Amino acid sequence: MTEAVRLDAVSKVYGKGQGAVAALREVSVGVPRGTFTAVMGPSGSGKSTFLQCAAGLDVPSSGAVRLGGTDLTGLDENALTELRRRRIGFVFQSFNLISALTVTENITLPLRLAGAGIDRSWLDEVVHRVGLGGRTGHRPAELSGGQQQRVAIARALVTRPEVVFGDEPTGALDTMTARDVLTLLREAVSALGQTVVMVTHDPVAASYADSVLFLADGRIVDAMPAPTAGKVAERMTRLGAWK
Ligand SMILES: Nc1ncnc2c1ncn2[C@@H]1O[C@H](COP(=O)(O)OP(=O)(O)OP(=O)(O)O)[C@@H](O)[C@H]1O
Repeated sequence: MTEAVRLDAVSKVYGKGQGAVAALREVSVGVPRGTFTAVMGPSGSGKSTFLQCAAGLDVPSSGAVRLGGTDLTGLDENALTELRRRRIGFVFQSFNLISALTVTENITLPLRLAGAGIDRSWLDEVVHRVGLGGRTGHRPAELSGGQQQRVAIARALVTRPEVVFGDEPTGALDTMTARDVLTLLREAVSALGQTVVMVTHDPVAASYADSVLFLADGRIVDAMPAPTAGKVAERMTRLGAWK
């Protein structure tokens, strides 16, 4: 199976000298294409740093990140911006929609920023899949939190990115709405072959993934295929996440 994204001996140190913090320590891992991976670990274990480095939003102190066949090491900021626009999708906890734009305008924004044409039938499919068919002219303030996150997911899918990265995408949603959003991400993987990597604190959210990577103190300490919420919660307890 080919890998959508690969990290080799990636380390990230914030600060210098006495105050330096090693947020990632020689992390090596590959994410197979068309899979759903959850990233978990105690607070401060390096999850956000992992996501930022894997997504080209932050530059590792050492080691290499590859997206498909592209080595991100040495790409300048313009090249990284271009790569993120065209080849990566993002879903954040806070939705990050533009309030002045309609649903359709928000969804198609990455295409317009990248100067890419809009494939109407794909846009229609994405809008239909996320269940926003009747809402395309609305603005974010006229939508519920769950609907806003659906717009963000559609925006992430519309460029057919190689990977969609999620940073606590259900963190701001109630339990039922979170389940709908997780089901949607699951379907993007199962039905569309999308690759998804999601940081979460929630064992139930992680149970929607094909596998879970556990980080502790900047290292990957375990990987769990076919996770259940119970098994994930137990592993997190053993990592000392919920003392
Ligand atoms: N910009 C920064 N400057 C200095 N230290 C940082 C910076 N970003 C993160 N860190 C440190 O790096 C370590 C890992 O942080 P990171 O945010 O990746 O952890 P996390 O697992 O996502 O935590 P949480 O679950 O609390 O969000 C922590 O010790 C954190 O304090």
